[in-house]
Amino acid sequence: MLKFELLKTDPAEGSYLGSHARRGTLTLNHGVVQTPIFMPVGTYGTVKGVMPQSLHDMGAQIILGNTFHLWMRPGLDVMEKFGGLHQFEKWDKPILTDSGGFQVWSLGEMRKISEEGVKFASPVNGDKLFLTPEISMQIQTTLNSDIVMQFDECTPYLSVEPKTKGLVTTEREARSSMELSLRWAKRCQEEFARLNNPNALFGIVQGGMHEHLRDESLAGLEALDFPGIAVGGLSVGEPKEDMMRVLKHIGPKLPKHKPHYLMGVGTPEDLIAGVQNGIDMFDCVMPTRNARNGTLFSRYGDLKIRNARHKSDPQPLDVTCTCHACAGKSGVSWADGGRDGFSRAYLHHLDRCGEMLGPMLASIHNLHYYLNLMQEVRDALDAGTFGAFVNQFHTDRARGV
Ligand SMILES: CNc1nc2c(CCNCC3CCCCC3)c3nc(N)[nH]c(=O)c3cc2[nH]1
Ligand SMILES: [Zn+2]
Repeated sequence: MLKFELLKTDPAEGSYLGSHARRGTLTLNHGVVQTPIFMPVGTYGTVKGVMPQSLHDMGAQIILGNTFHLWMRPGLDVMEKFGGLHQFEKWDKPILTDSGGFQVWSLGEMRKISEEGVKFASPVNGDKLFLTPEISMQIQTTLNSDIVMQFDECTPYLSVEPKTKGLVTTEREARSSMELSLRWAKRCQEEFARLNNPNALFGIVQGGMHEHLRDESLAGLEALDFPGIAVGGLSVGEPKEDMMRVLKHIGPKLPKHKPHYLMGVGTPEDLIAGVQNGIDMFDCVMPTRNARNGTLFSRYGDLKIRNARHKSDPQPLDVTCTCHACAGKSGVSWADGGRDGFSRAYLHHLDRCGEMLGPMLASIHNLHYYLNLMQEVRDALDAGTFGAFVNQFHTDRARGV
């Protein structure tokens, strides 16, 4: 089941801001989600290094699960036994699962694509495996995720065909890939219905960096009337200006009364640009992945905790942050008078010693930063001050930490 209610569009819509920002609520089987929203990524049934309770505390409303990895390990027999992913990973709010197409694609060479599906060797034990639109639907039905993504082919930015390998994907290659994903979208919808899955199936717009192919992909998906639409095939190594060009073209054209999900994006600046172009939902591994390699986000810019300048700095990562790392149990930011969190010196020390608490606190902080950023976006849209918010966001981020 899915119900999307569009509460507000940005009053500046169509103005010089060209803002297509929207405020909405998404009602799913496991709960209600306020949009725009950032969705933390849980690859192996866990958001790496973060307890479910911490995710609740920082305001996570929906997280991602990974069809491909969970199918490999622990396998569908275990998932069946638990009645799905919610019971297995003890997450009682909504879950979105990707279809596995992108994950197989990321395996690179070890795969063979045909009309039927994708053949590849398991990265876990080398077994020969076959993933098809139907099998992807069966796996996601077993996982019982609230939002199921269609099995698609994420059109690469650089061609992987033997004769044109490494060159930018041609219009012809992008067209054939987009049309394959459209045929797979229909097969997913038919299998999803046959399985009587009570959740929501999203279609994924492809078309590479070609606006007219993006339009054709969207038209094809609209004809199938999915309850939600995602934009795929971006953040795949293309130059930022290409991503923005495609986003600005297709975002505002997505069906107004359905939720819009931009897959695998992105930096804080990308999220703001996405919201301005009509995107409601985002996922990205950056908050947790960057945390593990010591890059920390803050209102005033990014920070490399390994840098010697933090060696004896008593300040928190971000004085305005209310996460457990910066504001501790008090939850009151330093800017508001709290003095309870961990210092940059301590986090620098943990990083230098390779202590596991380092990436754990950094992950909590980075996820909280992304979730809080979207909370501030929702508040600004509710208040009708989104334009001013965006200006302040960019000014602050340029200040430096
Ligand atoms: C990082 N850039 C990017 N990601 C893309 C993704 C993956 C989005 N994230 C899913 C999570 C990844 C970690 C495990 C849990 C699921 C894409 N997925 C699909 N199906 N199609 C894309 O075109 C597609 C395109 C993408 N571009
Ligand atoms: Zn923090």
